[in-house]
Amino acid sequence: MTEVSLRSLQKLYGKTAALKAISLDVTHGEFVSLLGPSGCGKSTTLKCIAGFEDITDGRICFDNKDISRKLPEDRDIGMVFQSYALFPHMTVTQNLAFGLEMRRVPKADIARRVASAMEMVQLTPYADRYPKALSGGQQQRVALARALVIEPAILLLDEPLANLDAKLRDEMRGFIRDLQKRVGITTIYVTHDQNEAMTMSDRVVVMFDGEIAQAAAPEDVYNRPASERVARFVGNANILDLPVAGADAQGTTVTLPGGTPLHIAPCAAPARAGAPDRLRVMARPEQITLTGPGLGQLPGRIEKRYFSGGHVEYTVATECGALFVTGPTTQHVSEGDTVGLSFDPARLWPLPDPAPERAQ
Ligand SMILES: Nc1ncnc2c1ncn2[C@@H]1O[C@H](COP(=O)(O)OP(=O)(O)OP(=O)(O)O)[C@@H](O)[C@H]1O
Repeated sequence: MTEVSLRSLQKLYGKTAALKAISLDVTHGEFVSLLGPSGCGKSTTLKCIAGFEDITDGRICFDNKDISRKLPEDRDIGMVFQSYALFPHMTVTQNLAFGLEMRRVPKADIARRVASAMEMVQLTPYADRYPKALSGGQQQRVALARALVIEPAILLLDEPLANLDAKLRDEMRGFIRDLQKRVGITTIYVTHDQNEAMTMSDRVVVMFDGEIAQAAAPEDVYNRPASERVARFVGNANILDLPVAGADAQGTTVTLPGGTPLHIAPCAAPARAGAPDRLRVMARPEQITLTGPGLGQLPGRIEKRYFSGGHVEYTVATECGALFVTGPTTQHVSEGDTVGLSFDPARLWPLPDPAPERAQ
């Protein structure tokens, strides 16, 4: 298992700064996802690690050794792309054997390692098929096995599930994660799908505009986002801009319209330079409870109601603006109903001043 360190990694394409001096340590056997909108630099990061792109500045280290100038074939990396990139004129067995033959592995070892990799991705019955006779999910499993059969130190995956339909994507998520845990290989996974990043990763690295906005466990990124932009990118976020009634070492007290105080636990959110008497707090939809009229801490009216299978989604008009709330399907609330909203202050998250982000 190998540790990957990116140290002030910079990549310029002409005048475009695809990566602005990013630093990241991925530990032995860790599964890290790079998550962010299109163009934020996820694929560039992966290509630099793989050696397909030269870096402009900074260093890439594997186990503390600088490999920034090594050729891709000398980096000991397995890579899986969105497009599978299988050899169409080769059978599954031949696709898997190719990398080993290139490395001049003895024939008997090739047969054993190919059989074992095929078993690992449950494709043994398809050994003699050509890629075009396989489903998308099966082809992606061949691509995975082909990356793993060379026993690389690091596995890099670039949106490997993007071409699959929703159900297969769900299955493959679990499959890749289980396989990665079993093999214990250090893995860096690129996706713009926040659910994929959250369900699969030990750590999620959120990127915007060539920079890392937050690198943390999925729960932390979701519940304790480092900024309003992260809060809004990772799931639905209600942002309430509330007046501060007082603050001490135990936290900050804010006031909801109507005067109900909410005590927010202290956090690292800096005081807002422009408006120190207000605090922006985040509440996820499932962290707000719908109650009857006159109950809860904030009155509202149901504007929209969407049944979504396992739960119901509501847009609720309030004095704090339209809030997005989810509730159980057993609750009978209709569009136009007056309701009360109840907040659990322990689950509200204070956000830093959004002004610098908007200025970007
Ligand atoms: N070969 C290139 N030449 C010039 N600019 C490039 C090149 N490759 C990437 N870029 C630019 O670098 C920035 C980062 O691109 P990158 O492909 O890393 O983003 P991404 O987050 O992977 O996006 P996507 O999810 O759309 O693949 C973008 O502004 C992109 O236009």
